[in-house]
Amino acid sequence: MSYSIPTQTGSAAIPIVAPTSEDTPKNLSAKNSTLNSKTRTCRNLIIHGYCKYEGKGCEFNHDMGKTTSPPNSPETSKTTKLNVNSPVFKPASLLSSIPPEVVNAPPFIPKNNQANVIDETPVTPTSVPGSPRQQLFHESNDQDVSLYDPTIGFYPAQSSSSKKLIIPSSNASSHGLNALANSFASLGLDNNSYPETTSSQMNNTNFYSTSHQVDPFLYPTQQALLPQPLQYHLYTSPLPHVSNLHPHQKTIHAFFMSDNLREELQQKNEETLRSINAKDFNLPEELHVYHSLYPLDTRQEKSVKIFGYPSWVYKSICSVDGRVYSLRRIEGFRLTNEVAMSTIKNWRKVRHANIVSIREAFTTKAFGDHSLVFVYDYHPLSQTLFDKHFSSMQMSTQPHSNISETTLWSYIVQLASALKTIHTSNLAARTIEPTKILLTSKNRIRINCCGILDMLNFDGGKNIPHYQQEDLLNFGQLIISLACNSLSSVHNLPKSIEFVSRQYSSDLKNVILYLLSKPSPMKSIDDVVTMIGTRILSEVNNVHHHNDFLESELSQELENGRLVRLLCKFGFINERPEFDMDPSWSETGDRYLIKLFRDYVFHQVDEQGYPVVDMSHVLMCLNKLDAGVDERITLVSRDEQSCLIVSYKDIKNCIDSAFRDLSRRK
Ligand SMILES: Nc1ncnc2c1ncn2[C@@H]1O[C@H](COP(=O)(O)OP(=O)(O)OP(=O)(O)O)[C@@H](O)[C@H]1O
Repeated sequence: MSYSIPTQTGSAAIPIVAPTSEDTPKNLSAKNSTLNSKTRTCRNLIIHGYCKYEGKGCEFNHDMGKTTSPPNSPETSKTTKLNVNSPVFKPASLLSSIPPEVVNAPPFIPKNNQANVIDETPVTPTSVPGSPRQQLFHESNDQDVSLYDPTIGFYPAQSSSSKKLIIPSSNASSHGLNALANSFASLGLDNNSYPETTSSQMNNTNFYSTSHQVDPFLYPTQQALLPQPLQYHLYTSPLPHVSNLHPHQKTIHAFFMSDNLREELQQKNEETLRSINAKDFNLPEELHVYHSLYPLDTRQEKSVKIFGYPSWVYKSICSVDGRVYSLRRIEGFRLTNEVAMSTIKNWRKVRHANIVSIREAFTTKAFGDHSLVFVYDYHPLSQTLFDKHFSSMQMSTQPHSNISETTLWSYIVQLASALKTIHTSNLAARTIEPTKILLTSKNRIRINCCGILDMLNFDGGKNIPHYQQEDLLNFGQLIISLACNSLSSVHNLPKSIEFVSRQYSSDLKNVILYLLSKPSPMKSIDDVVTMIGTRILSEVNNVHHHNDFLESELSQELENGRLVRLLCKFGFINERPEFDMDPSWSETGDRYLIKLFRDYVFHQVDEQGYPVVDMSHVLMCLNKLDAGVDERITLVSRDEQSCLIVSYKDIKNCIDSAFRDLSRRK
């Protein structure tokens, strides 16, 4: 834990002073010769509330409202409990009685924290709780802007040489971003992604900077309430010398899902749970049946290229089913034709693994304008294909990295499959465009925003065949842009095709040429599916492999679920003396055996008396117990007076019967 010490002099605050040897009666009496000790209030009294040398040599004044008894005196023990009659705490009156010497005493700095003291500018007195001015966060230096990455949230700039708190500028847009960043910071979720952020920074209350700050130094017990950064890597990877194990030996990793998968799932869960204070962003607190809006698109500049209107995306919770959805708001759109709403009905029937499913659409004035809102399934931590492959950051970090042919084929197969379903349903996607295709996990894509243009430009569906041809053209343009790693490749097709034929297989070039060919009634997604048949087979194969992988990971966790259930039973049974009005319930019969077994599993000590902390021993015992094997073990009581030889099967029966006892209704 690190914290700052206010350095201003003349402060009204009472600096806390470390008790020193000067407080001994001997030294105190020495000082009495120079100061009029009789009139000075005893410092121990001010700091600790009592003086243990009162009446034993301490000559300072102890007459301060007569609350000077030591805590363990009978008098204190009578009054330590607060009740309604307790006097109201009035710090002001206490302060007024503090002599200047005490006020100016040096502040107490715990030794082991001195190195971590952060130079923080105190919060200005003008900041009101919850006001933007109070939303503070760390920066590495005055010039740096704090970093914000939409995929992982806010993280402080990584230089730690001079940590300062800064007040965000009053600029509206930066306030919005800072408030968002701040809310992420308050979650403290970024420790793992950025290990440079030290735990001391993490625990600094200002790092969390909520409007209800609690100083853990003043309120140590409150610290547990502060959100702690999630540690993804709870287990280290196996060391090289333990990887050549015998077939019957296992490392701890063999019992849990892989770290990467666990981390990915945990990050998605965190992302799903993130929230902000809607008021800070001028967002409605409720929108139809949705609440807890959280902005997903952090791009400040709004493009109207796709829909003709600016659009905004929010994560939100539905109060009807409690699930999280993605809301896309079309700003400033006034629905004039109610029949247009019916287009959503057809889209709601489309269910495909590569299409973001739409749930409903509604109009609202909650944003202070006429907006149309579309509700889609939410896919945490998703990225658009544009962000993944064409964003300026991506281009600058990987200037020459061409997308692999395998990935391209995977995209082609997924898009072709989605378009086949859409076109067969007599609909057109109309959003085959890099910013409207989401990458929801590795190489897994979904067409987003389906149905929006059908409603915005409602034409009764008479132009569907035309839009379907456009889908195929856009499909070809997307693939060639990805292959050439440039969005402008569509403006110079001969050169781009030449590049593709040099870099990729002729199959790929042929598909692109077909998709980019002139629209005609004969051109259809069915032909594309026929052309890519063999690639579909390998994609199916890959999907099955991945499925096998996930299934085996799941089966490992499945075992853990079984063990957790066992541990829960243990927890219910052990240390329950009051059950059945029998104080010896857990000390006799079956329960005593279970208690000894608990000691055998968890509380063993080695020859030196040190605890044996061996997870594999625990897992082995619990697995044998769950299976109820006949193997016998020796259970010894803690006083070593009794010794029982029992099989796992016996113990399992005991646990079952004790648990039945407990769960049986009276
Ligand atoms: N259904 C969804 N589930 C989860 N996140 C989504 C969903 N739809 C969009 N997003 C998130 O919102 C971000 C912005 O989406 P959007 O379609 O506005 O892209 P954009 O690049 O900002 O396009 P535009 O310039 O048209 O606004 C995406 O990067 C994605 O992270």
